[in-house]
Amino acid sequence: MEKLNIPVIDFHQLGTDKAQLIKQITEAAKEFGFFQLINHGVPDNLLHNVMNVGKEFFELPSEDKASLYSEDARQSCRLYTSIDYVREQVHYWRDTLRHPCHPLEEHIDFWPQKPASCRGVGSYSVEVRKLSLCLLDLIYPSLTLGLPKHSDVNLITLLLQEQVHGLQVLKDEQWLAVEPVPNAFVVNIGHMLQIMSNGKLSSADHRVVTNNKVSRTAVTSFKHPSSTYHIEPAKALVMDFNPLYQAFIYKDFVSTYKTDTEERVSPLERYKFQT
Ligand SMILES: O=C(O)CCC(=O)C(=O)O
Ligand SMILES: [Fe+2]
Repeated sequence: MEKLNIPVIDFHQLGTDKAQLIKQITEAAKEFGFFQLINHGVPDNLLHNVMNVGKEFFELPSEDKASLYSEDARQSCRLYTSIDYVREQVHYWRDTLRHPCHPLEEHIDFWPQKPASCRGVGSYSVEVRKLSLCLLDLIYPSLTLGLPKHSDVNLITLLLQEQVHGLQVLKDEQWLAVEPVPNAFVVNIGHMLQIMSNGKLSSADHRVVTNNKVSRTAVTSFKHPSSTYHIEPAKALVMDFNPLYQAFIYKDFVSTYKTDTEERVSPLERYKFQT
């Protein structure tokens, strides 16, 4: 069979010629969709250890492996043969140990007891994950976010930014880049003003994307109400008063805001009156 010489890329260039490294990775990814990475920084001892764990596991006596055998694809850590042994017409000659590692605390209790060296797989997976994120950042920087989608919780935010793009605002379900204007403040309405104005003003979702050429610094000043402040739609600001949001104490909102934003649900939803 003819040999395919997929490009071999030296990751060491990250510290010496990053632009050249990005060029090589992008070209290889376009032309072959594959490349080999050397000098990637994952220590040799971790590479040898994980390889040995694999070999030692499959050399264990069957009775040690039997408890991990499962045809249930939902089981996190499992041993299985071929792809779908029960249903498939043709079996492939392959045994697989599926061994999820991230987040560690969710999976480590399901890892095999033997071989004991399995525990060392954790450090390998941390390093490989770091390397994958770094590669993604080089290949497609806007896939890595500096700050994920959110709206500010406070009243109003004044943001001073350099002439470096990164801030994006969600408008009509489209992400729009904010063009930096020298010495201008980017002023952003927070959730509290949306609520106090009974929805007349909007606290827009925004995010920050990274780029691989220059770093970006922004100075963000948040104007918060005091933590015990009672917030509600303001009668004086709203004509035809028909409040859309329930009243609350600011610090209570802040704690639900944190969990809701992490879970990517709108922090305003739980305070809306059901209509
Ligand atoms: O860095 C930026 O431009 C925005 C930061 C931001 O949105 C925030 O800190 O809430
Ligand atoms: Fe923000």
